[in-house]
Amino acid sequence: MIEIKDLQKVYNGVRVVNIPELNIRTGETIGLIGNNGAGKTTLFRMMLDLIRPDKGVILSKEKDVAQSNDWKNYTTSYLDEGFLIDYLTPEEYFYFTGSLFKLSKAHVDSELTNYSEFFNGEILNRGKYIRDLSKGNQAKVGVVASLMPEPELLMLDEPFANIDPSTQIRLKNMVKELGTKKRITTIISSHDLNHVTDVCERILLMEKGKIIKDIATNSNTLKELEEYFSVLS
Ligand SMILES: Nc1ncnc2c1ncn2[C@@H]1O[C@H](COP(=O)(O)OP(=O)(O)OP(=O)(O)O)[C@@H](O)[C@H]1O
Repeated sequence: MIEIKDLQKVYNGVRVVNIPELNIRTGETIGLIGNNGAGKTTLFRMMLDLIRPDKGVILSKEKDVAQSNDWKNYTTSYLDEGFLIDYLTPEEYFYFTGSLFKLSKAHVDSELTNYSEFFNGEILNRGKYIRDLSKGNQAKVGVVASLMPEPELLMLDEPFANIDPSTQIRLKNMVKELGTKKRITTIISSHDLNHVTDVCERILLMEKGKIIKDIATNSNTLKELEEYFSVLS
């Protein structure tokens, strides 16, 4: 589904992303990990054509994301609260993002009933604007808005950050279900090695812009990654 070829992004003379080749197959659940500054968000931003590479290309279903708009019809993402429209209420935001995928208001209302545990009574029917929600609740709004349309490609940047442990577990189950039942191609960045090895079938480890490990998750992966990060510390 995604092909990356000779991708490079340079800031202040430093190559912060440098990926000669990467293929992500349809239906894969990818965990993107790496220490602060490794290049994960920069890679996401290029995949979403929010910034342009200095070199190379990202193809989504064989079309360059910087040249074609087709990917926007089947891709959703949540990178950070800057993606939200914070003068809207959560409901208004869900209706708006749903409408981009041609989901009716009635459909969105019915889908939202599936998320009542996840929202824990703090998001819907509170008459609050998104700007007045806590950081964790803002993240929940962004994540649910990206899950609801059941896209073909889902990208989440650190979705477990800022949310409480119960919600993290619920989110893991939601993502697993989407991956197994719907075969949605999912890319999740996270600093939580436990979560990412639990949810993702393939792990990409970034360091200084490069993908230095590409692992099919197995029972040893968590240990292997913990050892890798402990040596660095
Ligand atoms: N707009 C920018 N201008 C200059 N440097 C930038 C810019 N955006 C990112 N960088 C640099 O690129 C590198 C990679 O940053 P990026 O945010 O992609 O890392 P990350 O892996 O997502 O880190 P984190 O885990 O901290 O979120 C960092 O050194 C960062 O300072």
